[in-house]
Amino acid sequence: MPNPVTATHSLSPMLPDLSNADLRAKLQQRLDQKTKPVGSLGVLEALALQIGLILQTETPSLQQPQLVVFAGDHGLAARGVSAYPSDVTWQMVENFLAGGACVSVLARQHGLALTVADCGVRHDFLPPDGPAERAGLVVCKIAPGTADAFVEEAMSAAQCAQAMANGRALVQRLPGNVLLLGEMGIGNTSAASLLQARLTGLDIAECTGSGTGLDAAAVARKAQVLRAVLLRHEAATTPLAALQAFGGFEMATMLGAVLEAAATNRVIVVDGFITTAVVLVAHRLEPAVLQRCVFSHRSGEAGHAALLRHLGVSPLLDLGLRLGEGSAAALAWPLLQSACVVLREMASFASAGVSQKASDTH
Ligand SMILES: Cc1cc2ncn([C@H]3O[C@H](COP(=O)(O)O)[C@@H](O)[C@H]3O)c2cc1C
Ligand SMILES: O=C(O)c1cccnc1
Repeated sequence: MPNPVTATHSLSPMLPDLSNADLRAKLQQRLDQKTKPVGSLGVLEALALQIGLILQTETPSLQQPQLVVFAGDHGLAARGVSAYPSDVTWQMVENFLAGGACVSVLARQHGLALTVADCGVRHDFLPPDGPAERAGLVVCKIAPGTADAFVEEAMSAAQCAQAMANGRALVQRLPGNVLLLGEMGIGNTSAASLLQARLTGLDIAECTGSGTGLDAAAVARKAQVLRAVLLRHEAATTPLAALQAFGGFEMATMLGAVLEAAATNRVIVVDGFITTAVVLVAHRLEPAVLQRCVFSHRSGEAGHAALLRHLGVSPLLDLGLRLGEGSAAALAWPLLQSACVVLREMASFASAGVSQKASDTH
């Protein structure tokens, strides 16, 4: 029988490389002809160029941005690796749906469509005696929480494959050309740290942070637990085996969503530590995924800076945030819009009749 994980996703990369030299040169020329000193918009220019390449146009326009909060519970949370109980996951999902969470208010502020995906929360959001559906909620639950990675694989190969397929199907149904990533799952900084350590080779102590607010002694205990989990799953060395051993259903579903968004040339806005760990897995499967990713911020969570360095990417913001949910992706959103508006709407030296740099006219 084929392994369901490898069966749903070819191990040979399929995603086309975006480095279209012709379009890149055209975009650069367009930026250089805007009425400003060459390069004076700094990172915004690099961002405009990247979005132009992703959307394959000199005049990119971001349409119907979709922020998806992938939610799931973690068996490992029972090992005291988080400062909060697992129940906070479902309670926060209710908070997202009620519009009161940080990501809810930021999404509202910026006009981002917000969807919460129940990928494996230990709670029934659609009980049999209640409504059949709820606005803003997609139920694609694999199981009520993963297994405890301390003793067994967090998920089976079949569960991992199903979650990835769910993520792909979810994105296929979403309109627009931008996907902003968010997540909710008590214990998921542990899963992200484990993936980082296993896939980058960094020591787990350097990948482990305070998550929801553990003190120094508790972070040291968390790192000890995670070290034991790594040992328990010594053989899980491939990206998908590691995801299966350590990941959450929200992370496997997000992985499918990222691969689908990349395959359909959408701009992917990455949030913090957990979403970056998922992108690390995606990058191992499809290196060209990275060209479609905009990294919104450097999280205060220990490990994130090293993870971004490992991927060779620079985030837009560094505000000391360590929340997740997609909050930083939402905060970075206006910068993406500004990058596009500069490309589309700013006058050129020629159109505005502004004199070029003296040396360029001789
Ligand atoms: C009230 C509350 C709201 C949150 N929103 C996001 N997270 C964040 O914290 C969790 C990860 O941290 P750890 O691994 O330490 O459990 C994730 O669910 C993440 O999105 C929250 C956490 C709490 C407590
Ligand atoms: O950076 C993140 O995504 C993060 C950090 C701490 C807790 N939850 C999420």
